[in-house]
Amino acid sequence: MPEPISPRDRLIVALDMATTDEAERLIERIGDAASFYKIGYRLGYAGGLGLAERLVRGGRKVFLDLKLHDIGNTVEEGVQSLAGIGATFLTVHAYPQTMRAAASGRDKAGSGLKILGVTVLTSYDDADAREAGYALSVADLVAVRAAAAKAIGIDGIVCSAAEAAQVRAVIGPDRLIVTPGIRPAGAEIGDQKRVVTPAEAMRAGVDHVVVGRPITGAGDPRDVARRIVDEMAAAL
Ligand SMILES: O=c1ccn([C@@H]2O[C@H](COP(=O)(O)O)[C@@H](O)[C@H]2O)c(=O)[nH]1
Repeated sequence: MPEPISPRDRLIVALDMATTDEAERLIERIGDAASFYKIGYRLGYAGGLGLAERLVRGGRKVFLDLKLHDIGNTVEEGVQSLAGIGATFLTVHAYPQTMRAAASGRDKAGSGLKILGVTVLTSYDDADAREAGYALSVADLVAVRAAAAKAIGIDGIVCSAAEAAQVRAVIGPDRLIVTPGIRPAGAEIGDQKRVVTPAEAMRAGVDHVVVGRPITGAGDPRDVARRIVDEMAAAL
């Protein structure tokens, strides 16, 4: 069975800001209310990989949400380059060829980096999947991709917490489920479509929740982070 995760370590704060200075100021304000930070496109392309190394050196955990997807050789070599940063998680799109290449890069690098397969973005609903050319519903597409991720040996899955129970049945207890699209009750949904509260995510068997704008846009980000952690603790 996997190690128990404390409610605080279950929260991953998305640092979707323009500069590393802004991100560092936010981390300072959040203080010990969170320990795990996600770096995606915006910050990743603006010095975020250097920040990731500094955060790891300072004892924080880092999720590199770079959603790699390319020919196998390029993905494998990209994963090998990223493995040295010391991050905990790295995302790739959950296409079999891409996941195989990422798993191979991880194994060749011999680091503790865990690869997460992004199944279907939480900003997609069934109509968006249809528009993109898929005949399956989002839930079925997530299940197909989760099964492929397990078969290939990927460490975890990114999906909406709305599919977490179904995904858990597919991937078993040892792989991770990480869910963006998390909104505390009453928070603005923005462009997310498959949205779940922190408490519901815990009840559905999610390992980590990713929360960006509800924390980064708050007047008191530390207080919002604390409330989310308390809500998850009460639901576990
Ligand atoms: O399916 C996915 C995969 C990744 N994300 C990322 O998570 C955060 C969510 O931010 P919010 O501000 O809480 O909406 C963001 O960085 C996305 O790139 C996702 O939302 N859905």
